[in-house]
Amino acid sequence: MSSANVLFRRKKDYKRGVAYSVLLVGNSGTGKTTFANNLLESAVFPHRYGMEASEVPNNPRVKVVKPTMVVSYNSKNGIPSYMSQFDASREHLEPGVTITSTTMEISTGAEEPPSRSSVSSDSSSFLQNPDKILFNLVNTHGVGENLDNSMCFDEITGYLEQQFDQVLAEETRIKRNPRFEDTRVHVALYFIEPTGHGLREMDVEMMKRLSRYTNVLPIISRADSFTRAELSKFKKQIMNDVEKYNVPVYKFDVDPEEDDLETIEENQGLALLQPFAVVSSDEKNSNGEYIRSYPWGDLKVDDENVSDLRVLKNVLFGSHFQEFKDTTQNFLYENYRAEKLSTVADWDVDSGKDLSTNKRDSAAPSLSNFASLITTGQFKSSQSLAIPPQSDTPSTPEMNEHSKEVDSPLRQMSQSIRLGNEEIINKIKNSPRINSSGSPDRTKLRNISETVPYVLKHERIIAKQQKLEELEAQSARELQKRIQELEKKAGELKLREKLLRQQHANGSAPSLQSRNSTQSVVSQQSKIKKEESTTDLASIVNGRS
Ligand SMILES: Nc1nc2c(ncn2[C@@H]2O[C@H](COP(=O)(O)OP(=O)(O)OP(=O)(O)O)[C@@H](O)[C@H]2O)c(=O)[nH]1
Repeated sequence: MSSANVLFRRKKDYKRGVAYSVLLVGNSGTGKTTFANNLLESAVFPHRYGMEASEVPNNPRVKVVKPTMVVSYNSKNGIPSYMSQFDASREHLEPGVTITSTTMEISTGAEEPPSRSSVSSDSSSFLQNPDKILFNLVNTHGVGENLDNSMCFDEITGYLEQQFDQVLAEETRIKRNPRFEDTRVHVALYFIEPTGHGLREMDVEMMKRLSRYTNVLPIISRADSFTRAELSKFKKQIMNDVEKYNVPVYKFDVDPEEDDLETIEENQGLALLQPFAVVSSDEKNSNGEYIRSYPWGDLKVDDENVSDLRVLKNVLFGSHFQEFKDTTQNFLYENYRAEKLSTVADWDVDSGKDLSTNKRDSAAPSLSNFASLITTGQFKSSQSLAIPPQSDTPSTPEMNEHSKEVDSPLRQMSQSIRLGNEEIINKIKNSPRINSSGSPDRTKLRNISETVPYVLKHERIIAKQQKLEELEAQSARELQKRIQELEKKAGELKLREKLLRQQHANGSAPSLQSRNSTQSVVSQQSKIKKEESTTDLASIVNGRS
């Protein structure tokens, strides 16, 4: 992009607000929602157990432009539903993780309405940057509440990747969408539970995964759980674990050749303070300051002696605002983009073998004509779900066994989708290109612009398909269990029916014989039970000896 274009874009960004996204990740109950409200000095986010939002005055600098919505929801089935209403009081009833997004406009200009005491005390943090920030806060609900949390990891990193994909698809369009919103996440705050025991395996894994897509800052939540000495020890333990397990969290590194003295000092101070330990609260005192009120006294959440909240606020909206944006764009996103485009380049090499004419086949699906195929009905909606190529997609062993036995409607649908998908891939691969004597750069650009959106869509579809297969296997297992239960019940009913028949045959009152037979069945059953329990006990004793 030319420098004039960059300038023009920056100017436009400054006018409508610079997009900035922060993600909050951490186990349920670590205080993410409370922290988010404290960060914005405003009761924007409702709590799972309800919150008297009306009692808390709002920050005049913060305006919600898009209320909290569920952007990706993962039930155990793995079927996401996008952009639905978020109900905080019901979120915990659903399995998996719920990702929500809230967009706010934060005014940072000096001409803004006079701020309240709580805001003015910290307004410097908002002021070093553009007049308006289009702030997107992404929160995660339900992490750590499942027996298997790996699905949460996938869902969260899937969301981050999707935001990169959207920018990549937009960049490779010939005609750009002027209303495109960049929702890439610039910082993830990872909330560590105040256990005092360093990082858990889950923390290490999650932070590693997040750091592929965003700057990760580890945060100690509910820091008021510690004494001064305990907190300092816990911080050290966490940083040791970060080093030990090579967790690529954001480090406040300095470059003595590039950075000025002030920056060096600031970064060195922040590096020593890491991981930031925060205290948050919904309660305010009469001065409008957030406090935690205890029988032995009040604690201000902005007090730097007990909480790093204020420092963190400055890092996020002040000193490192541009740095986080630049690292996301120039390092994380560029790496991701290079990786993705290299897969497309491989496709290009393959299709180079098929060069036969000088004219491009305009029927090769770009995202725009892909969309028009759907709207004109030439491309059936079910076909928009593609199927993974067999070699790429891991499937569970049970799934394979099951698929041999049952050709379910889901599987049939899968197969038809797979055929449709492969057909399109072949179309792209085989579409004739202009030969190298034409305008190679232009041709390549056009090819990429047509192929990239499709590749991205294809990959997302593969993931969806995989989840559908998992769902199918799960339902098959549940069905099998249910059949066994029903068979057992049927056996019991048959036995009871037999006894009743015998009673009936011997007259209305149970005869001696039938009573005897009932007794014998009962005694036989109890004998079996006795034998079973004896065997069990014996086996336990034997096992022990
Ligand atoms: N002691 C203490 N309690 C806190 C702190 N921050 C939040 N809490 C309390 O912790 C509880 C959970 O806080 P939330 O903000 O709802 O936690 P969350 O991480 O958003 O929870 P989910 O929405 O379930 O993911 C609430 O009762 C808060 O008042 C803190 O710094 N110290």
